[in-house]
Amino acid sequence: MTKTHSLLRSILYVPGANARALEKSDGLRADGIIYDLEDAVAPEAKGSSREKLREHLAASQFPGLKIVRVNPIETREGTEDILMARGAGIDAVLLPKVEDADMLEDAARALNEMDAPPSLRIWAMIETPRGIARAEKIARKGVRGRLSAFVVGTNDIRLATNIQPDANRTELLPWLMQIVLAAKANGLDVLDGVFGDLRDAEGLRRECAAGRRMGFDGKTVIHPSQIDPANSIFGPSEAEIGEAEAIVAAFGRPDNAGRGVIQVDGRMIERLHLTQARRVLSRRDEIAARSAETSSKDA
Ligand SMILES: CC(C)(COP(=O)(O)OP(=O)(O)OC[C@H]1O[C@@H](n2cnc3c(N)ncnc32)[C@H](O)[C@@H]1OP(=O)(O)O)[C@@H](O)C(=O)NCCC(=O)NCCSC(=O)C[C@H](O)C(=O)O
Ligand SMILES: [Mg+2]
Repeated sequence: MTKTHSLLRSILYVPGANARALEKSDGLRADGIIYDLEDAVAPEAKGSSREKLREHLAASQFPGLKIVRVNPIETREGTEDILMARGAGIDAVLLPKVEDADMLEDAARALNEMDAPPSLRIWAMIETPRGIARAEKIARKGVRGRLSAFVVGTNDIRLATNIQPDANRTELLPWLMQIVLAAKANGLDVLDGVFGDLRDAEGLRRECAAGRRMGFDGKTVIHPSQIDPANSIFGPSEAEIGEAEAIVAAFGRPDNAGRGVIQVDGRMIERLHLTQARRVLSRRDEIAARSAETSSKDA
């Protein structure tokens, strides 16, 4: 499926039960919002949260991606969530704890039966041992339908496995890389898990930087204060933009016309680097357009 949005630097979870957070989220500079009807909502508040969210989405002016995390679709709450999401003008439905491709097929079938527009994607949370073990198969089969992104759930991974990773997530890295590889092999976007310590700004930056080096497209965040760090680390740096401009300019010179490989600032540069450089500049332009669109109301 063709992607319609490419900015995924920061994707903010907003609990569907929290009216104040919903109201505030409209003015935040996140690239996307996951409106959560699953883990952040207590069982007795599921129905009222869904109704609150329906009203909020009908009036929302948020300019980025809108995603609704639904309850497991085999439950009554999940079916009601999907029905609400289908008519809410959102970009994607996020399915929790996806463990096999059948779960995606069931969700896609439900959306098709509800005549959901083809532009409504499915995102899948990979957050259980089975989900990680089968990530490639889930991605390969899922892209034939509506699947367009994986979202890592590190809290549930910890819960299900008892893994106790260090501050650099050393012990988690093989599983995270397995999810990233499965996504990239199948053209999916992939988002890193949340960083839970709201007081540790340095730790958040370190984890965002590590996630970017690993190939994640962005970070899921839980608080407005985490948006700017994620945006800045997952966006191209000034140095990357400068390098990209130099590469585009060098290939544009008449003496380099038709050459496959050239030297720029002492480095070998091939046409694949030109493709990469154009991508960086297009992201820069998209970020500038996005900033112009969004007012600055972050906490
Ligand atoms: C963690 C929080 C409960 C903290 O909330 P609070 O105590 O209200 O924080 P502050 O007082 O610092 O908030 C300052 C203002 O910002 C607003 N706010 C806070 N969080 C959000 C938010 N997520 N979106 C929008 N606005 C937010 C407050 O309302 C304050 O506003 P104001 O009144 O104007 O001052 C809270 O941050 C929170 O609930 N975060 C999201 C939690 C969540 O959704 N969790 C579930 C997903 S995480 C997960 O489990 C991923 C995966 O499944 C896994 O397994 O890993
Ligand atoms: Mg989870």
